[in-house]
Amino acid sequence: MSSSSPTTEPSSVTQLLNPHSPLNGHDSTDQPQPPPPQDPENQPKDDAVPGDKRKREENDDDDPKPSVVPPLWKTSLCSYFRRESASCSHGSGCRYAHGEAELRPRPDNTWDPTSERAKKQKLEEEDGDQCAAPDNVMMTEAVDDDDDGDGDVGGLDPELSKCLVHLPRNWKSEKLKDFLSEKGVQFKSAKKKKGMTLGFVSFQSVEQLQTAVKELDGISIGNKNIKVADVIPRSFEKKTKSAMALPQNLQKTTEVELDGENVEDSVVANGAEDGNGTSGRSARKVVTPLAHMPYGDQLEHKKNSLMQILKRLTRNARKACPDGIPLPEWILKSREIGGLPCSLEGILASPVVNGYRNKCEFSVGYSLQGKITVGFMLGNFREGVTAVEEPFDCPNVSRISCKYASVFQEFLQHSSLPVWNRFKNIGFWRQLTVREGRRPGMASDAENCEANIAEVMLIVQVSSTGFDDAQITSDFERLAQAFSAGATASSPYLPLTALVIQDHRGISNAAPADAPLRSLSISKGEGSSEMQATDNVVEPKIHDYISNLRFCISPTAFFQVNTLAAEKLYSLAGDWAELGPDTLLFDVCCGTGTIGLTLAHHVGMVIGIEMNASAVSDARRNAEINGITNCRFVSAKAEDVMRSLLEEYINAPQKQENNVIEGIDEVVATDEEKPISTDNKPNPEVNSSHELESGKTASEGLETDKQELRSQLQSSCTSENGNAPVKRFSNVVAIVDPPRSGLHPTVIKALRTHPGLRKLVYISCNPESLVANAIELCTPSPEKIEKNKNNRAWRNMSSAGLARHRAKSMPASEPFRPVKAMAVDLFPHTIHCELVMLLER
Ligand SMILES: C[S@@+](CC[C@H](N)C(=O)[O-])C[C@H]1O[C@@H](n2cnc3c(N)ncnc32)[C@H](O)[C@@H]1O
Repeated sequence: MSSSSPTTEPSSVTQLLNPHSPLNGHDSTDQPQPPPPQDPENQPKDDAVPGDKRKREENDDDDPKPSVVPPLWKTSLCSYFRRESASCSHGSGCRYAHGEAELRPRPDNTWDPTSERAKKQKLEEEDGDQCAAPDNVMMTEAVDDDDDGDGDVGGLDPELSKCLVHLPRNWKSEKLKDFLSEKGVQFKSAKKKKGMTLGFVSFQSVEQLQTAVKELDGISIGNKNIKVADVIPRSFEKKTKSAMALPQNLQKTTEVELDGENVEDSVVANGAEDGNGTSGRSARKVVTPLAHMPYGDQLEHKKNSLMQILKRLTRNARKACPDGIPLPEWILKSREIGGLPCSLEGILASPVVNGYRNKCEFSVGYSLQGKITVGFMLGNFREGVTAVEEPFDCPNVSRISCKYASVFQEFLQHSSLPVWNRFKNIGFWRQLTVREGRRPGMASDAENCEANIAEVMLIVQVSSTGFDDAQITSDFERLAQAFSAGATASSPYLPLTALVIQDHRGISNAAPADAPLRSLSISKGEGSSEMQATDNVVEPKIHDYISNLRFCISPTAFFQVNTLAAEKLYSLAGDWAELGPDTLLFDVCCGTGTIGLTLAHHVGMVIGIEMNASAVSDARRNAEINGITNCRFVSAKAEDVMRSLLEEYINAPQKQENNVIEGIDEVVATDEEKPISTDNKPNPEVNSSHELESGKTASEGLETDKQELRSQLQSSCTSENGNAPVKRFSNVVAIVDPPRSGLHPTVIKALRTHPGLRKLVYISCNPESLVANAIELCTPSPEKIEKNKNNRAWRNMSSAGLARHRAKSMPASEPFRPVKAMAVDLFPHTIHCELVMLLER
């Protein structure tokens, strides 16, 4: 392998970001490339040739451990380690772990994916019943009413309550009670919610409690060991006294493993350190688990993780390659670049590292001290953690968002309406979302970045069912006043553009796009230059700027949370797409049209496809306000229209059945082709083909769906002048930017099997689904196509395994090949990162 290999020769970007070159003496085939120890003796030689074994250096064994342990030290297994000699040629100074015992967890609490620990962790995750086992449950919400109608009004008196962890998820209260009785455990009340791995038990006496601990702690149900844990009660003061009153062996405050997962377009926390030293959890650790690392190290860490994930593409495509068909060139060449499917060219840093989020979702709940709090949850509800902590220590949240969270928190202390209780699914106030819009221009530091915020939209989620209208109206009026006063009391004044109420009854706070919205008017604050009077606002919106274009954003429309980094992401995608005046650009999953509109001036035409109807109307409006006329936005699920649109616009010889809308046929006919996980919301404009109108047979329903879709396509996809033929383009490119679950299989099939589409830029916020989709796009087709059946067995498969199976049924078509990839960090301090991959054929 040449020393100029793109994966091992760090791009200027990476070098700039992290002076520690990832070059080292190991073959990068099996090794991630963590930053070297700070000990200069252990620095790799600049001229080291990746792939060649590093020559043994004199000081290898002298000072094995660097004085300051770098975050990635020993977090990956050494592929040169030989058990027989119990070492590798680097000796004990090797930065990689020699065996499982030496292995350290990575900064985001994951393990080297090739290690036994990682395999075990994965198995546990796949096993539905398993989840982290907190010893300290932190349930700050009341669970003590007779909410399941069983006559128990048990009460969680902290002195006489315990929580059982690792119970089967499918148990309900009745089953828990039977279990306790079988074990001869006397109790006062026992509560268990289906789906949770824990149950709450209260006792009539300390003796009963002690017997329960003795009888239950450590016993196994299935392959799980039951743990008896404390429940942190609503009042921390009360808890402290109670705990002190309990015998020592009954006080458990063991640290809990963190699970810092957050979703693509909102900060949602599930886990961290309370100020009282009881749990080791904090909102900072949960929401921004990499915040303790210098930013350069964070980037290096993300790049290394992405490399490991990308290698799965090569491995799986190799496995999926049909017998008798030669392996594609890119798989054969992957050996030269450490097993990667293509070069990973580096990682682009975010221009702003702190306070960058333009959208934060704050939960409403109780803190560990029992105070109504607006902030981030310290863990997973399923694990019994409902405690909420204020967001001040999370470096990705802006000062403005923190301020609005405080104003809302203060308001809630005096509201007559209750906060939402996740255990009982009752209550009124649920969540506050703060969305910010910036002025045009670039700001390179957090201070200026905040000064650039010109508009703010506040979205308060409530569940109004069962509450008195007059009381609600009065509280809403006071809420609007509180926000308005909070904005003007702040120095400088906080922008406040719109206040929206979202009414949502569902169990989780993730409301569907069509949940009812209501706009509240905000009085114009005296002397405020920033605030806008928004009386009778029908459609609340804010604006932001990308590449000097103005974007209008509705409350539920997706917009990248880090605007300045998104600008870099889109321009990279545009560069790689090699656009020109004769290019037709498909912007698949286009949201408010950001990608297509920012690239529109480079191409002949843009077709955007998006299922969120408000986002599509934003996109159309955004084209208008920016004077862009060569874009068309289709409001539909991509799986319903992709094939028809490709056929309509691409001048390529294609077997074309007149007016066949294949997406619909496929969705109905092949149930197995559902996406791996479906977070897709129902499309208000195109009916789901699964939902048949009452009284209709399946085929009648299908015919209705097709007709509706045909007329929708006709109105949205024909040329501007009605019946004129659509313009055909010689160069057709698709930029896809799907949600975390990736592209729908029908979309993948449409893109893969249309020969006129030669270039595809895949932008992904979830590299696992990029890899799964790329397996289907890049594996050679089999000579004999297998019919997909027995999809039930697929449920437990990994996304890559599933993709391999789907590849077997891919109709004969030229596969794409991965050309290059680049990471773009939109989420500093978190484990998340965008990944861009260019695919060509
Ligand atoms: C990651 S966002 C990207 C949005 C846009 N490209 C941007 O950068 O602002 C994914 C978008 O896909 C949309 N979406 C999700 N499933 C879809 C589907 N099946 N068909 C079309 N759009 C979909 C979501 O509503 C969301 O706007």
